[in-house]
Amino acid sequence: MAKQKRLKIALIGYGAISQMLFDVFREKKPPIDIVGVLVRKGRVADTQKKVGKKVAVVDTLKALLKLNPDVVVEAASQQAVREWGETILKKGFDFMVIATGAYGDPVLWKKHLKAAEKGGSRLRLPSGAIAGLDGLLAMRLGKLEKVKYISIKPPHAWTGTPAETEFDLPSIKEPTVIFRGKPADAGRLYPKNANLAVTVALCGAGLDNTEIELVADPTLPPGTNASKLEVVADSGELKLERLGRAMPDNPKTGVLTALTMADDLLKIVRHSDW
Ligand SMILES: NC(=O)C1=CN([C@@H]2O[C@H](COP(=O)(O)OP(=O)(O)OC[C@H]3O[C@@H](n4cnc5c(N)ncnc54)[C@H](O)[C@@H]3O)[C@@H](O)[C@H]2O)C=CC1
Ligand SMILES: O=C([O-])CC(=O)C(=O)O
Repeated sequence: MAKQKRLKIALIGYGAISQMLFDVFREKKPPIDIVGVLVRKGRVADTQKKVGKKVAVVDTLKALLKLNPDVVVEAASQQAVREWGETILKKGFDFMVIATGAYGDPVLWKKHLKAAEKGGSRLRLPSGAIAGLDGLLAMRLGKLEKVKYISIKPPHAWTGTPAETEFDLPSIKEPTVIFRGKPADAGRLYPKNANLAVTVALCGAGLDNTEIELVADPTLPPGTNASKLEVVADSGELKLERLGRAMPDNPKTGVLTALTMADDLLKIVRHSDW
């Protein structure tokens, strides 16, 4: 039997998602090696202690790409996607993006698609916290009549966002819509909370025809966030409701985010989709 080649991945960012990717691969032991992590300047020594000697911790993209990974995985920020995506793809490296809110900018989206075409690389886009976007992707092959995404998080998960100036978050007593509008605005104004607004739009009816609501809900079970996706199409209707566990050290991020990324990477090394 041919010996399977191990997949080399390099991470951008060492926060809640990256740490969970380390945990999943440590536990499941797939033929995947995390060969490097790119962190902000000043964080190298501290991160190196946490990840151990086998993983290179670097603070420039150039040093990360020198490790020659098969996939560069962004688990950092929209800023990282904007700053480095084009170079990564143009140089022929596959790029997995989770801060998808950056693609609320159609110019950046087109630039990255073009860079991937030129570089012979692939932009990998996991479902993220919502999970299950294959239904929407299939339905858009027909005619989509309505796509609505609602993201529901506890009031404290909206701290540090524009919702803070309009609402007194700690005193919210019932589910309250803090934003209603277009996906690109949601992704731009709530970069740590509403990437999925753009993901859903780009998987479905587009940036102009997708309805977005962001909700602060104090009645959610502790440590969770939730979402609803409503699709009406000529092929039928889809209603998806999710109640997800939030990362213990980041209430803005659902655990499922990292798990859909891990599963997409595992798909590359397994011999079937499941
Ligand atoms: N599409 C989706 O379903 C979801 C997307 N996200 C997004 O995923 C990203 C990561 O999430 P978490 O791990 O929970 O965040 P986190 O805040 O726990 O960790 C991100 C880490 O990346 C670092 N970072 C940010 N920009 C960087 C840069 N340019 N260079 C090096 N390091 C950088 C930060 O300092 C931080 O340590 C966030 O942008 C978040 O909004 C989060 C949840 C769901
Ligand atoms: O984890 C979630 O519920 C979704 C999220 O933060 C995002 O879309 O950026």
